[in-house]
Amino acid sequence: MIEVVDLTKTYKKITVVDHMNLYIEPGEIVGLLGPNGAGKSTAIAMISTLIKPTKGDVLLQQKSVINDQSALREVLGVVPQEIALYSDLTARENLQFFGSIHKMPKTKLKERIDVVLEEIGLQNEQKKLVKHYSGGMKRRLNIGVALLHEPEYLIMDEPTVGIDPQSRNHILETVKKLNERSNTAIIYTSHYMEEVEFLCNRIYIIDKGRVIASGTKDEIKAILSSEKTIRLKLEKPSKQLVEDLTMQPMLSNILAKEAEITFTVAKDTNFLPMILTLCDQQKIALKSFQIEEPSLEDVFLHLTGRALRN
Ligand SMILES: Nc1ncnc2c1ncn2[C@@H]1O[C@H](COP(=O)(O)OP(=O)(O)OP(=O)(O)O)[C@@H](O)[C@H]1O
Repeated sequence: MIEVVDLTKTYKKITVVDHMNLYIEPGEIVGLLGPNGAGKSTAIAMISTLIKPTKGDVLLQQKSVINDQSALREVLGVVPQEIALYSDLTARENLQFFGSIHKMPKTKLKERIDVVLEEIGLQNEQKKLVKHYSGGMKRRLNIGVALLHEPEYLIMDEPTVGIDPQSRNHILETVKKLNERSNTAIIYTSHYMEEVEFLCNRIYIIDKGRVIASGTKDEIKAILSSEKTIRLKLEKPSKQLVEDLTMQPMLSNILAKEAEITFTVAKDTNFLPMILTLCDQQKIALKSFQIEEPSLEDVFLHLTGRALRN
C-alpha cells in the first residue's frame, strides 16, 4: 500500500498542496478529481518523489520513501502530463531506449516491449516515427514507457488532455484492461468527472490543494442525499430567466449553458409552480425538465460553490 500523510507543498508562502492524506491499495483504481490548478500534479510529483514535500510523508508498506526512493521506483510507474518521447525514433526504439534506463536484460526487455505494444494497441504502428503519430498515439506510447518495468502501481497525470474523443475512449479502455488483467493499481488524476466515474473505485476530490471529499462514488454522492438536481431545457437561452432563478431562495448552484439550466433544490421542495409562472410571465417555452441523479460535478459545486470546469 502507498500512503500519503499530511503532504504539503509551499512555494514562497503559497501552499499549493495542503495537508493531503490519501492511500492506494494494490489492485485498485483511485481518482484524484479537481479543477486545473487544484494541486494534483504537485501532489503526484511528491508521491512519485520527483519533488520534496515541504511537510508530510509518503509511505510504501509503512516505510518512508522521501529519502530513499529505490523501493518505490521499483514498483511505481509514472505517466507524466507532458509527452516525454523522442519524436525522431519509432515507438519500438523509444521503448528500447527507456527500457535500457531500467537496466533490463535484453531478452526480458524485448519480451516486455512486445507485451506493452499489445497493451497500448500500437503493435501495427511500432515502426513508425513518433513525429508521425497522432496526439492520441503519442499519449498511448507515453503510457507504454511507464509500463515497461511491470509496475505494481501506476500514476497517470491527466492522460487524456488535448486528444480527440475516440483516442480518449481508447485510453480509458486501456487503463481499465490493464487494471483487470495485470492487477496494476492506478492513481488517475483528471478534471473530467466522467473519466473518474468510469474508472475509479475510490475518489478524492481536490480543491485548492486540499482533499474536500473522499470515498466511493456512492459515498461521495450521498453528500447530496438531501438535495435533487433539476435540468430545464428551454426553446432558446434566456438570461432573464437565469437572473430570476438566481433571486429564488429555494434554488442553489444555478448553472446555465446555452438553452439548458441546472440547479439544486432541497428534496421535498415543490419548485415547479414557480418555474412555470416565471416561464409564463416571460413567454419562454419550456421544452422539458428532468430530475437528475447527482453527479460528482454537483458534489464539487455543492462543496465549493464553483463548477469543476469553466
Ligand atoms: N514550481 C512552482 N512554483 C510556484 N508555484 C507552482 C509551482 N508548481 C506549481 N505551482 C502552482 O501550484 C498550483 C497547483 O498546480 P498543479 O499543477 O499542481 O495543479 P493541477 O491540479 O495539476 O492543475 P493542472 O491540471 O492545470 O496541471 C498552481 O497554482 C500552480 O501555479
